[in-house]
Amino acid sequence: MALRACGLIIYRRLQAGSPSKVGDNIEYLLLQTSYGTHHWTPPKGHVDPGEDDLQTALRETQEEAGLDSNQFTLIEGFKKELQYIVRSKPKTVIYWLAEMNDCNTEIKLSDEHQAFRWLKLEEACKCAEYKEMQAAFRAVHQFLCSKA
Ligand SMILES: Nc1nc2c(ncn2[C@@H]2O[C@H](COP(=O)(O)OP(=O)(O)OP(=O)(O)OP(=O)(O)OC[C@H]3O[C@@H](n4cnc5c(=O)[nH]c(N)nc54)[C@H](O)[C@@H]3O)[C@@H](O)[C@H]2O)c(=O)[nH]1
Repeated sequence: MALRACGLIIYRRLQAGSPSKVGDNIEYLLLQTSYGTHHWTPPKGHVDPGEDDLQTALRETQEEAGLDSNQFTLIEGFKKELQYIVRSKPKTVIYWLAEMNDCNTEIKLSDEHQAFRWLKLEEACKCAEYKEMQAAFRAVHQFLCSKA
């Protein structure tokens, strides 16, 4: 059976100064795994039995980044599905989009991650490394800039 995981692409808008370009004040949250190749992804994880996809995304965000749903706002109109192969099996990852209500909110990692970063689009794409995740970040950024 295909693997399935869900998560949130979380961003914050920096308030200081006025950005030279639309979207330049946006930073995305990435977490680095403490296992395997120490890759970076937004908070996400496997769907537990009886859970719906959005519940999984919210639970994983709480567990992996220490963020409760009252600390961010889900952004309507964006949902992105990624597909890639993990250990010879297809994996689907569904991301929703959320904006931090306060850009200074503390991130609290679990044992599954060893570091976090808030990164602008190009840095986030470099850090995320995989083309599927890079395409998701670019799609989010375009979506946010088109609403600005
Ligand atoms: N000790 C150990 N333990 C592990 C390991 N592995 C897992 N655990 C355990 O599992 C639990 C995590 O459970 P959840 O939190 O519920 O789920 P997820 O978050 O879904 O879990 P993953 O981290 O497995 O998921 P992915 O991010 O999808 O990485 C899987 C592979 O795909 C690559 N990859 C990532 N993104 C992309 C992409 O966009 N495109 C492409 N092409 N490839 C991509 C990536 O480089 C990697 O090689 C942990 O607690 C551990 O106990 C491991 O290697 N060693």
